[in-house]
Amino acid sequence: MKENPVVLVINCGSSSVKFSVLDAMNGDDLLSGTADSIGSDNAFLEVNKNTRLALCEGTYDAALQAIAAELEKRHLMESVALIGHRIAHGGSLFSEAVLLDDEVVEKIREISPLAPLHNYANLNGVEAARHLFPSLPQVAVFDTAFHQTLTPEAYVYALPKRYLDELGVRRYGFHGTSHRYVSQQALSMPGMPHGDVGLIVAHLGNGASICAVQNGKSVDTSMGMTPLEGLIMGTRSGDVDFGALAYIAGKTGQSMTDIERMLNKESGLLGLSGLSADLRELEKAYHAGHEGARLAIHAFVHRIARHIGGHAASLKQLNAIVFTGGIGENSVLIRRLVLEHLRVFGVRVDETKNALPNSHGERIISQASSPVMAAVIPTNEEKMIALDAIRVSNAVPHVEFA
Ligand SMILES: Nc1ncnc2c1ncn2[C@@H]1O[C@H](COP(=O)(O)OP(=O)(O)O)[C@@H](O)[C@H]1O
Ligand SMILES: CC(=O)OP(=O)(O)O
Ligand SMILES: [Mg+2]
Repeated sequence: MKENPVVLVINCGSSSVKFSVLDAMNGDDLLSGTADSIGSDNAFLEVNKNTRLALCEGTYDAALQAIAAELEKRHLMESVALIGHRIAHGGSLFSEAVLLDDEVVEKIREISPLAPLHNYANLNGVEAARHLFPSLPQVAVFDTAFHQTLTPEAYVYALPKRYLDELGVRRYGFHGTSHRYVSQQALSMPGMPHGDVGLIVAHLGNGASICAVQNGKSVDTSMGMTPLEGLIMGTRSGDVDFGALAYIAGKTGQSMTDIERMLNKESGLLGLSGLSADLRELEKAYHAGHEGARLAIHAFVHRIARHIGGHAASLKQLNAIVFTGGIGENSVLIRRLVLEHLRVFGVRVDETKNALPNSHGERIISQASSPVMAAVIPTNEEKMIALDAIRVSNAVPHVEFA
């Protein structure tokens, strides 16, 4: 057993590698950073938001090596006891975190066509880390796992059933690690009833999804077979009538691959505003009266409110609506507009509390008299991944630090 064990958490995206180092005994964040622009000549590693280093090569291996060098500099390398990886899609094969070995890697590869934009990047991170740290236990933690409690009525598409039976075409849901963390934390908020609580979690980041959680279990969620369904996102469209897409393909001669790229990379806030996928920029433009930014923000809010309303119908009762993710935690404007949109539920927002900065941490933003509580809970997917990694491996003593 290592003396001061730490867990290295890796979230490998299509052009970035996010990492965190957490104390395995108490979950404290010791070091974090992002290697960005992977796949280009300008790849760099940013550590603790203050140090920026150019990477000699824009590969996942080079990014992992640079991360290892940063750990070495801080005398943390010897303390790494295990590695936790975020894997977006676990299909129907994985309803729990699992220790990675060759067989598990192969199984993840088999289901990766279900989420090609996320899973192959995740696997690149796994391969680079297994190459660099061959003797350390490594654990895969799946975004989809928390949603394995969905019942068939919530996860089927109304397509000929053979596509479900033969190809596994169904809704899986994502951001499960965030929804799980936030819904657990919500239970200990002051004023939350005990027992069978019904919650809506709105995870609003670059990717965005809603989850209905009843009695600690995911019962409905807005993302589908891939992370494209549901809410409007930074560059993703969310829900669209397939008839509209068939019409566009017919008129423009675009292939399925072209259409899929357009829906994932050129749509959402970026596509509607014609300006940016970044909400900070859109908010500035919104206040300056930019037409595209106003349309994008109003459509974003409308879709969130509509999905919250729909998801509430999957609960036994609605006790609280909880915001999380980069936008959910930081955008006073989006929270205010969404909650105003939800007046049918009688939610009454407290403007002063809603205006508090995210440094206040977990906070209630509704008035005491509001029949439904509204709250902000900063997500911590890394802590959840570290806890899962500790639980399924025997590398360090099991702890409950969440
Ligand atoms: N202070 C802020 N005000 C408004 N939006 C913010 C703020 N800080 C971050 N965001 C937005 O959060 C989004 C990124 O969310 P995040 O959860 O970090 O993304 P990811 O899905 O990549 O983890 C971006 O649209 C960004 O503009
Ligand atoms: C699944 C998903 O949408 O992830 P992200 O928000 O990291 O893009
Ligand atoms: Mg995120």
